[in-house]
Amino acid sequence: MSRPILTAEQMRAAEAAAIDAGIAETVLMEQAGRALAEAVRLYAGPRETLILCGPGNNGGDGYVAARFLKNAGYTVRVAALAEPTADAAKWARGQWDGPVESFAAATEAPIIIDCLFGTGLSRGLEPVVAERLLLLVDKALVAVACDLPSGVASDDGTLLSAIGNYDLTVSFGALKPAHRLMPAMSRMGRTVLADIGIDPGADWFEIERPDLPSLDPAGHKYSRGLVHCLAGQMPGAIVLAATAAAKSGAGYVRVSTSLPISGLPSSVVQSGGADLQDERIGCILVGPGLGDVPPVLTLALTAPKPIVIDADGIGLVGDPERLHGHDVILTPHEGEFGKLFGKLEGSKAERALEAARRSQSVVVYKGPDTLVAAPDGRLGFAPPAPAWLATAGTGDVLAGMIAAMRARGLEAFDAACAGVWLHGRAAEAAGPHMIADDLLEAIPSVL
Ligand SMILES: NC(=O)C1=CN([C@@H]2O[C@H](COP(=O)(O)OP(=O)(O)OC[C@H]3O[C@@H](n4cnc5c(N)ncnc54)[C@H](O)[C@@H]3O)[C@@H](O)[C@H]2O)[C@H](O)CC1
Ligand SMILES: [K+]
Repeated sequence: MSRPILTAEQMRAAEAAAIDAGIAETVLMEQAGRALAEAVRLYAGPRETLILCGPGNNGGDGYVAARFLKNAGYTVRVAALAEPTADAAKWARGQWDGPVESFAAATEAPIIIDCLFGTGLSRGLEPVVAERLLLLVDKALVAVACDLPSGVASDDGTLLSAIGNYDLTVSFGALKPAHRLMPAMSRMGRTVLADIGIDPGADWFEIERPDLPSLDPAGHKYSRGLVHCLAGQMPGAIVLAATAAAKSGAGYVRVSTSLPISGLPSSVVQSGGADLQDERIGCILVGPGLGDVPPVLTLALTAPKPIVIDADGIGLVGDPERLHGHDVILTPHEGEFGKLFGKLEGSKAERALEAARRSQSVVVYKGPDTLVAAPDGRLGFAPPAPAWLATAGTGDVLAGMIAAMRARGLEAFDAACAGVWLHGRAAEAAGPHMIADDLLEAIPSVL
């Protein structure tokens, strides 16, 4: 089951709905604090623990966790930034029977649990608070964030204050966009989601292992999916993309090229012509190594077929509305995105959805935080992928993987999510010194 992702406002609405359905806010808080304590026991082990409590419900979770950890035999200290202002937090504070130190005087501890601020953070931390928190987190053996590291903007992943690196982040009910958007994503450590009994019902979610169509014993190479690639001026890119499509399980990969291309697997068919009306085609791939050849994109768009437009192909689209009525998956990186869609407002999540709406296409908005957006509002957030993916040709490989998933019968949004997820795992399998060619060899091991 994919982990749901909600903005702070959506989270508050889900919590309010649960409260309307009869689940008291203190029960939600008790569930959250218990889950936080359980995660600390599981991932951090029995060490002296300092819990930093803020004035709101994030702090409330901390008082509840303190009680559970103390009952589990932990040596627990609680330091408060301020007395609780929220009702549920006041209740939780009242349930804590131990002393409460002042945050300003709190001394370091092996385990730090940051319960200062969560989704209610509305501005940067006071500098003196940010500084002290940073010191306590840096000195800790294990730094744990309650819901979010304090200082992170929950909806767009920006850092409103300088924050440290956490080992564990425990979130409740649903992940927040910040858990899967840079730069915040890189500070979370292991991100754990606890069910506290609310129904998130989200259109936004974290992409997880795809459910790939099984092979039909009575099938043949065409039913496994034919990917037709259109080569351009730089053949190396299409070699990576076509090979990736073949390695990703497409039954037949064909490359239209005016000149023979060396380096393609012999199973990939090269042809001089480009009969795109061939009804056996499952997906067309255009763009890798295309160069500035607009007619090739125009040709691709004449075919009534699913199409992946990548790299140079994106630069040739012109007006996103040109893609309306077609079945397109776009795979832009930041620069290609800006060139096609111009300057859009909002978080990366909102920009991805706006682009999908304008182009009426599935948009794979690549980066260290890759998003997959559909015109109907679905938004997939990729789990963290290795930084070593930032090397030439890995985008060509991704385009080929997505085209194969599309040709194998996944609908466009699912095919894009599948390709993105598998691409990240293949990079993990290939290891830190990989180049795009090594990524190809790793694909079969993750399918
Ligand atoms: N609501 C529920 O049923 C549950 C909430 N959970 C936890 O609650 C937090 C969200 O709590 P909230 O009270 O809305 O806000 P915070 O605790 O994040 O912030 C506290 C409070 O602080 C003020 N404030 C905001 N920014 C600053 C700042 N830079 N400096 C000083 N003060 C600031 C503002 O007034 C805030 O209201 C959520 O993250 C969960 O941890 C549980 O999940 C259980 C259910
Ligand atoms: K926090």
